[in-house]
Amino acid sequence: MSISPLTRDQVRRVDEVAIRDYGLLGVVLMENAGRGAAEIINRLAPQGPIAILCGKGNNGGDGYVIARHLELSGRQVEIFSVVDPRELSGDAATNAAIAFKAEIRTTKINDASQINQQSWSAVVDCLLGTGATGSLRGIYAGIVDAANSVETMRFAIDVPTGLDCDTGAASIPTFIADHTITFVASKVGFEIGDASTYVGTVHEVGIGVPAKLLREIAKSS
Ligand SMILES: NC(=O)C1=CN([C@@H]2O[C@H](COP(=O)(O)OP(=O)(O)OC[C@H]3O[C@@H](n4cnc5c(N)ncnc54)[C@H](OP(=O)(O)O)[C@@H]3O)[C@@H](O)[C@H]2O)[C@@H](O)CC1
Ligand SMILES: [K+]
Repeated sequence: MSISPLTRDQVRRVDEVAIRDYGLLGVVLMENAGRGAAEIINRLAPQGPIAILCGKGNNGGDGYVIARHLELSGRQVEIFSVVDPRELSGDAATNAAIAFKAEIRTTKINDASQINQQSWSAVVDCLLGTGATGSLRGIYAGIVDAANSVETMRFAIDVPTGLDCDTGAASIPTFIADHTITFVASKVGFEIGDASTYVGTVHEVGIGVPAKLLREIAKSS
């Protein structure tokens, strides 16, 4: 089911209501999101190693799911995490723990230049999603700069890090994606101003929430 672009509040309400009122588990939604994203990346990314950049929230959690499914598809992956994965919480922690047990190569980023130390066929931005507010803080800006400087195919997960998904305003820097794989529906900010420079081709991935909920959210403002 395809629906019109949503605001940050609307799409976050989809997750919240699906979990609270429908009894879907957050970890199931994350699995659907990450698996759907991995299928698109596997289809589009050239052969070669893939770097997956993970932030400290659930957008980062998606990255651990994506890594697991890409590895299952025969891809070589390496996760780069902004935090020690043991500091994660909730569904992101669950998926990071699975990746750890599965011995998926994971490096904590101490210096953004670590990302540029080898060539990648694709770089996947799971740094920040709909939970991002304001200009990039801490090491995030340096990581986005480093990712933008790599000659590779760039995928943004849910939202390119640095882009405001409601206004389309781009902070400096903002991840410059060739493809944005976004969950539930596109976001209103992707169609405003210069946002298209950052989102590239937009792919929508359903996360398994019921059509009834989507119809209700689409009617709300
Ligand atoms: N069940 C679900 O809900 C599902 C969710 N899904 C996925 O989750 C994503 C939303 O996850 P989320 O809410 O955890 O937020 P997310 O974007 O990862 O960032 C939060 C972290 O960012 C930080 N931070 C914020 N602004 C910042 C800045 N400017 N610069 C630097 N840091 C900044 C902030 O840190 P703090 O400010 O608290 O220190 C906080 O730790 C969504 O986009 C989708 O991908 C899917 O799996 C489907 C199911
Ligand atoms: K992202």
